[in-house]
Amino acid sequence: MPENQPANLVVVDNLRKTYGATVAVEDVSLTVRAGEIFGILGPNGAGKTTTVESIAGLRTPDAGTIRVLGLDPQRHRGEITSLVGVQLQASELPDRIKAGEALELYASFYPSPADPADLLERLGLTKVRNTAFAKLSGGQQQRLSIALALIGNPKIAILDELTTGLDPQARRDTWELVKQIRDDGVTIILVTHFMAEAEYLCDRIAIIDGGRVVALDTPAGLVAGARSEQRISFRVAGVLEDDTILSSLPAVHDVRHEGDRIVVTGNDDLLVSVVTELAGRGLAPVDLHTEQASLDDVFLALAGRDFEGADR
Ligand SMILES: Nc1ncnc2c1ncn2[C@@H]1O[C@H](COP(=O)(O)OP(=O)(O)OP(=O)(O)O)[C@@H](O)[C@H]1O
Repeated sequence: MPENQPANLVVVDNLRKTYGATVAVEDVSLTVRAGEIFGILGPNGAGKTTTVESIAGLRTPDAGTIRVLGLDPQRHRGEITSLVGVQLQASELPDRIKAGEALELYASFYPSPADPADLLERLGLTKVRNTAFAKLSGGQQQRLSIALALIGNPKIAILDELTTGLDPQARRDTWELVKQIRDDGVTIILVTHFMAEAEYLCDRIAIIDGGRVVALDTPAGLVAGARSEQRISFRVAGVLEDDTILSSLPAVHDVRHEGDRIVVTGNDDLLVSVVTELAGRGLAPVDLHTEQASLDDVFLALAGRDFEGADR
């Protein structure tokens, strides 16, 4: 990190933004640290895009303050455009523009752009540089939109729903690319409504719901805070005649049957205590799974509804 670069590249305090009667962002505060992949996760309509567009200076807040490397994005639009690269939505590029031309064109807008040929190479687009945008595959279009976010040599790249519509392999490839970009020194703000994407990629995540930050932590911190319960599931070789054998154990909170499997939840001692009890009765758990809490559980705990159900 250069000496004059602050540890917090982006500081948002009490951001509020309305569109007529619609409150898009009610009250959002967050900081993005230099060198991290910062996730903004939330269901459709939560206010994610409005938040990042405000950081990029593309929206005028109704209230609150935003500082990007100490600058107000509204008052320093020129500098912010160079400092913050924003991934274009695919629909914003003309169908017939060639991949290489698009990069050359966007490079011409910046005072010290990256070399378009280098970027094409890094993003695996060299062989399609003369291919029209509309003829590129979904993954190639997405990589081009990432290249366009990076062409101005920004300090911060905002990537919004970058893997929507991609097949699993292209999504994985894009994830690796995002990590490389971070490793090259670009701080990344990643907007997503995919839990798995946020969990895999992000150093820290702000979960936004209804225009507010409802949680902000590392993925592991969010998960640890959400559920202290353990869950195991297994089949029994032999006959478990009575559930109370398990439900009466102090470590066990709940025993359920799902098909031929038994699902038991309880505290930290759950696994040892259930296995020991079964073994004492000559029963062996088979095909035993221990289940980790996920970001879905975090959202459920915070919002009282599940994440997919929250999507409109
Ligand atoms: N330009 C606009 N004019 C009017 N309403 C808007 C505008 N942009 C966003 N909204 C509304 O503001 C709310 C928040 O939208 P925003 O796009 O910020 O959310 P989001 O979390 O990014 O959702 P999505 O994933 O669907 O883009 C939504 O109700 C949306 O309909």
